Amino acid sequence: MALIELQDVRRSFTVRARTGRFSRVKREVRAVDGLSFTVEAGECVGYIGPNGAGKSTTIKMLTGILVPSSGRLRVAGVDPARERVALARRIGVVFGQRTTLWWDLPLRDSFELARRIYRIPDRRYRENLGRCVELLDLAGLLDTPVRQLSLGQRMRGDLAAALLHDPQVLYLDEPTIGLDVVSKGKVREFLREVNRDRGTTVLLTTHDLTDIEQLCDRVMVIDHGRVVHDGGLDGLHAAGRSERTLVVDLAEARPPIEVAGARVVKVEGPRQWLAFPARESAAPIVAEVAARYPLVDLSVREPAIEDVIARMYARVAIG
Ligand SMILES: Nc1ncnc2c1ncn2[C@@H]1O[C@H](COP(=O)(O)OP(=O)(O)OP(=O)(O)O)[C@@H](O)[C@H]1O
Repeated sequence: MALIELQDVRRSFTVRARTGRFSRVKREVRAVDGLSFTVEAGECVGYIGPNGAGKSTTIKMLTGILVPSSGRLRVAGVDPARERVALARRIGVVFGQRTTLWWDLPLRDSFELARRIYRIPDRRYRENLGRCVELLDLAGLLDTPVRQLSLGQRMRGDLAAALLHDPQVLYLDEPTIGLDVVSKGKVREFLREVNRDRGTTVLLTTHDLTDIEQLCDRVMVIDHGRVVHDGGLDGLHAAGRSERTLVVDLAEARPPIEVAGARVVKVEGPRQWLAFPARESAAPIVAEVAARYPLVDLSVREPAIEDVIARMYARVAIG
């Protein structure tokens, strides 16, 4: 069953640009320009694209904040802009940059407020709260005012608040932004549980490719308000021929090292950067480097989403 459906959805804005000291011209910006896609129940879909691509405009239309200029849009069978109350019961929203929690109140009170707003039956509320508190490690934080929580703790609180009413669809906008590695891991683990075990449909906007890799089987890339890729992450890597980077700290500075399957793209003193295809395993390259050169440290870096998309375009342009 399709939980999110868009058919030729468009949304334009009229902006006034200054052309001289006293003159202005009206210009139409097509933020979303003919989007059509469906997301089936239980999917976890990455929704990515460069700045200004139209991601936020899409999410705002899906949450009923913005009305489309034209086209058809349904979320869990509901027209978002017309049936906002019905929609609110079916969706949960988490913005990494903003909190929906009450700043001066203990975390517990924000949850209690959600219980009343969504009229969550007592038993379901207790069960859902218990599960979120356990999985998100919130037990020791329930009586802490939200303003005293760290970013990672606050994000875990926001996730719990968004899920207490058992929404069918969860929108996540940069849920791991600014978090340290441990907090990112906890958030991702929780989201995996929510998607796989509870069957909650997830639409995830992020600039962190690892979020997508660890959570999504499908990724949609949008640019200039249109879908330019819809498929697996492998397909995206292949389309962009994207590369990961092995950063090696050698015991001493030396000329570029030679390793099968990778090429040195940068050298700085004893540190060298080796690029290799993102789809290949790093293990044989790491093994060969370790066997042939004295090493101090090494790490693997994922390609940035922007790089993957840029390479995808370069390939399309070349043909
Ligand atoms: N309220 C508005 N008035 C005028 N133009 C707008 C408005 N909202 C968005 N736009 C324009 O629509 C286009 C798409 O913006 P949108 O915020 O949806 O992009 P985005 O993909 O979310 O970008 P980012 O990654 O930077 O958040 C941009 O050109 C933006 O300037």
